[in-house]
Amino acid sequence: MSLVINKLSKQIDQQATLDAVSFTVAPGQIIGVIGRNGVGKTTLFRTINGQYLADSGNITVDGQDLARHPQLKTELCFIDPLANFFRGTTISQIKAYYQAAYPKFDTTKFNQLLNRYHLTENQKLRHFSKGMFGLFTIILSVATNAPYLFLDEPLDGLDVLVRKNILSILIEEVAGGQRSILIASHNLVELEGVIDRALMLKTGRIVNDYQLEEMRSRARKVQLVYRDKKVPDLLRKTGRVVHVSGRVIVVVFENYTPELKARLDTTNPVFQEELPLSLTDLFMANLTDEADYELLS
Ligand SMILES: Nc1ncnc2c1ncn2[C@@H]1O[C@H](COP(=O)(O)OP(=O)(O)OP(=O)(O)O)[C@@H](O)[C@H]1O
Repeated sequence: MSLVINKLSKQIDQQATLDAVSFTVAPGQIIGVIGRNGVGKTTLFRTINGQYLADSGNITVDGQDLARHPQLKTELCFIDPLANFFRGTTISQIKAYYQAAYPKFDTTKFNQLLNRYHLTENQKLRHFSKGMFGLFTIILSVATNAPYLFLDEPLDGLDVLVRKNILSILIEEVAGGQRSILIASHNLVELEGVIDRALMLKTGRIVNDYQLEEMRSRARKVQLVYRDKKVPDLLRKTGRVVHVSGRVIVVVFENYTPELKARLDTTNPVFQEELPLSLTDLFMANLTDEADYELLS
């Protein structure tokens, strides 16, 4: 079972919004799609899910081309946060629509989740707050039983308790090993510990594809303090400087080996400490530019 995105490209207004994006989704994973504002995360979800037509590239589900086998669309679920056509309908009308569209729709699960969050079937979506609408779209996505779920900023606007609940629902959903969830989000702190893999998008391209557990075992964030304010060349050559504050420099090294540590010692830091590496550090190391560092320094 797999979903393969193969060299997907999309131009919008002559701009390459997606540029030959390729990746494979295996079952049982939660994947974070991470990138700065406007890099193309939503466009990627919309193009994979057929809301936008790709200019080139293709998508296969278990080896079959999605464009040639439209029935395979029931294997994917993406509810666009801007889906305004829902607004005038009631929960029960939407349920009927999704039951018809998704043959494996799990009505029991849907009803249980509605009850858990005190939502009732006769409620109209236009009365929902932003957070309630977000919560409802997650319940609906989960209930489709589609193996591949795409959630765009699913935690946006939800209060802390609901966010935690949602994340545990999502973890439960993938635990069976049959489903995968892709989450586009800026909320790196909350994604930490939830996602297994991070796809980092920059100007429409995937620039990093990290298996986080493996990444954490070989990468380190190191804080170094020097006598003067000059950043040694070795740091820039072997790692990504993510913070400079006076004589204190913080660097992310993706391959922190004993040999590299020995080379760092030769730069004579007056203090050196290994710090835990977070998703935010990986974001800073890969998706920020020199100009951003100046702002942060
Ligand atoms: N329908 C559209 N019409 C015009 N431009 C569009 C459209 N959809 C996307 N774009 C442009 O494509 C680029 C990528 O937008 P997209 O919404 O995919 O980014 P994003 O990574 O999801 O951003 P954010 O993190 O801010 O939600 C932006 O420059 C955006 O203006």
